[in-house]
Amino acid sequence: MEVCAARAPGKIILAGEHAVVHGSAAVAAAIDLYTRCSLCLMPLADDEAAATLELDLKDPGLTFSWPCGRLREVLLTDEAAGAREARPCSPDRLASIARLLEEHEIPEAKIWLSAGLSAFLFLYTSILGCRPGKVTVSSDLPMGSGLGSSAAFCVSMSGVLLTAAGVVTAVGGISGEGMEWELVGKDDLELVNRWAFQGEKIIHGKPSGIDNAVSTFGSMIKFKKGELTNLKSSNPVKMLITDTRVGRNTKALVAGVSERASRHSDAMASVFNAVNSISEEVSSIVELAANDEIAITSKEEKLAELMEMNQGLLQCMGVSHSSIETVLRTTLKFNLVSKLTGAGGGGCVLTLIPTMLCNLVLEKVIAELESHSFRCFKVEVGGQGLQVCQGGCSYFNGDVV
Ligand SMILES: Nc1ncnc2c1ncn2[C@@H]1O[C@H](COP(=O)(O)OP(=O)(O)O)[C@@H](O)[C@H]1O
Ligand SMILES: C[C@@](O)(CCOP(=O)(O)O)CC(=O)O
Ligand SMILES: [Mg+2]
Repeated sequence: MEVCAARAPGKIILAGEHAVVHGSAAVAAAIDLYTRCSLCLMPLADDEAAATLELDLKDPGLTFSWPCGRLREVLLTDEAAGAREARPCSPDRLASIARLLEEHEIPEAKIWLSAGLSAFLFLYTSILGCRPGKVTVSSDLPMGSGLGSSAAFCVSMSGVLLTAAGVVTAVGGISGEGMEWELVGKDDLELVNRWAFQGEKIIHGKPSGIDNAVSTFGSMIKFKKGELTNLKSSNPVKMLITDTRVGRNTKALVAGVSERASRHSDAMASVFNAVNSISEEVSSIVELAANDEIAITSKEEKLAELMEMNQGLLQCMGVSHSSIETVLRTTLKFNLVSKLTGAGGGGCVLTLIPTMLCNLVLEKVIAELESHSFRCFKVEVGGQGLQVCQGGCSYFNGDVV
């Protein structure tokens, strides 16, 4: 029984969501909330008929299982076609995967899971073929809230599958959560990122690639047309995240913005262009070294103004929501600036926390936000991306794997 695991972080987008899909720059950073996947590969058993692929999703609390023979029959594949290069999921393969999912009763209230399940079946069978195994997934991230749970799911899944395939190897240790997590080399990260992008395409329709990139490589990045620049920030950017708990779906919101762009192409091109300038400015400001109180305050004031401008443009794109507006009004009472993060339409909002803000005020802001039934998170921004654990990781989320 071979066991390995991987974890990948969620993200915040400081500037540029949606516009990044249309070629503008955006700035994003990894946060210290993770999705973890563990994989237990079963030996190729003598009892062919009993061999299954199992998926245990801890957060929705659902498990799925497919007989390997049925996977082979429907997907017309046995061996993985090679994990060393990422391939897109063809429409025929996606239709076959949909047939496999129809054989499961997914509760109507959790039907949004089917996109994630399709991405799982695509990644697993493409990378490992129809081998028997058990995959367990657990996450700190709220799903469908703008913190990149879909990307963290695809990155951690690709990471664990490629590690099991022997294509990705760990290069060095860091520890956390009682596990020996290890980092992965640059070329291997590139490969994981390409596979995860193919998974994101199944979930998002037309992803820019920023979410899987920041989840894979970590840190704070500027991203434009698939090009990634690492941003070196000497002063930590402190953000409060508020989850409005209003559910939404990135794929539908991205499609809505594209439809608006096709109805008003000139106006929307100007909006995307303005967002591009904002992201460029945000990326220069985060890299500015500020050595004293005045410099830090001026840096934060500029960031706040740019966030406010970006939020206005997101409203132009049609992706704000009354719950987001409530967060904006609430934080403004304390002179704090907020903007939505991710696809909007509900989901999460970022509030810039100035270095000089006293804790007492921050606690008051949080209390007032939570009185609206929102949930607040204080997160560390700009940490590590994908990490893996090869063999030896015998415990995972309380389960012996
Ligand atoms: N831990 C998980 N387990 C199963 N599916 C997941 C998980 N995390 C994300 N997903 C999939 O990703 C979808 C959410 O992605 P999306 O709408 O892009 O929102 P976000 O990425 O902002 O959380 C879910 O509906 C589900 O299909
Ligand atoms: C709206 C978008 O810019 C980010 C979506 O992020 P999330 O899935 O809402 O976490 C889409 C994309 O860049 O692919
Ligand atoms: Mg997503």
